[in-house]
Amino acid sequence: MKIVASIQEPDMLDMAVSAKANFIELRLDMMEGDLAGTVELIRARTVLPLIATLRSRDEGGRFEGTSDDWFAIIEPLVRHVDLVDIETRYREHAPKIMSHGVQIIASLHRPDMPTRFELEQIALELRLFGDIPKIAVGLRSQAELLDLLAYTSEAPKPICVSIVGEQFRCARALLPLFGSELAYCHVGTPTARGQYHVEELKQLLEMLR
Ligand SMILES: O=C1C[C@@](O)(C(=O)O)C[C@@H](O)[C@@H]1O
Repeated sequence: MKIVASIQEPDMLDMAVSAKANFIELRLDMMEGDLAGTVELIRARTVLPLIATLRSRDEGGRFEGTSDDWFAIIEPLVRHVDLVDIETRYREHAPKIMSHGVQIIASLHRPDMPTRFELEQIALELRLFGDIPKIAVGLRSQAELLDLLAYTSEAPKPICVSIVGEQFRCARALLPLFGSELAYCHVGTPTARGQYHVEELKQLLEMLR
């Protein structure tokens, strides 16, 4: 299991490194300016694996361009990162991105809790174009939380399962214990509601294990 420090400003890199995150996610949809140049500079400052994420507005981010716009932003910086997060809507570009030798996190975010069958179908679809499927869902009851934990425990690995929103944020500490490969955290400014700080999650996992 890897703890990912999700950052939206290059200045947060040092805090991510000192918090001893395993991976660093660069939320490119929250950054300004020459993104390829920024990512190249970040690459030169850390050996930690870097995840490039350009999150669409529909799935909780700020990017509003077309699929081709997405590729035009990502392609010039792929050589500086280790993994690229690709939403289903951008899947057409996955083979070209993968040809650069990076791993693909194939992601889907939705505000509700799918059925077990739907979760299995979503994961199968994500595995068609990515190395690690990532499914983030919205929970509305303890029963749905238990269903998500059971699904995560029984799903083929690797898989990343997370939640959307503040409700049932304890799931962020439990899902890694049930087999989720990546746990997304912040190092001062959350990139999504409900995130724990890297150090908080480390302490929680230490106590819960
Ligand atoms: O998909 C995810 C998970 C996330 O949305 C979260 O809820 O922690 C944070 C995003 O930066 C990341 O790409």
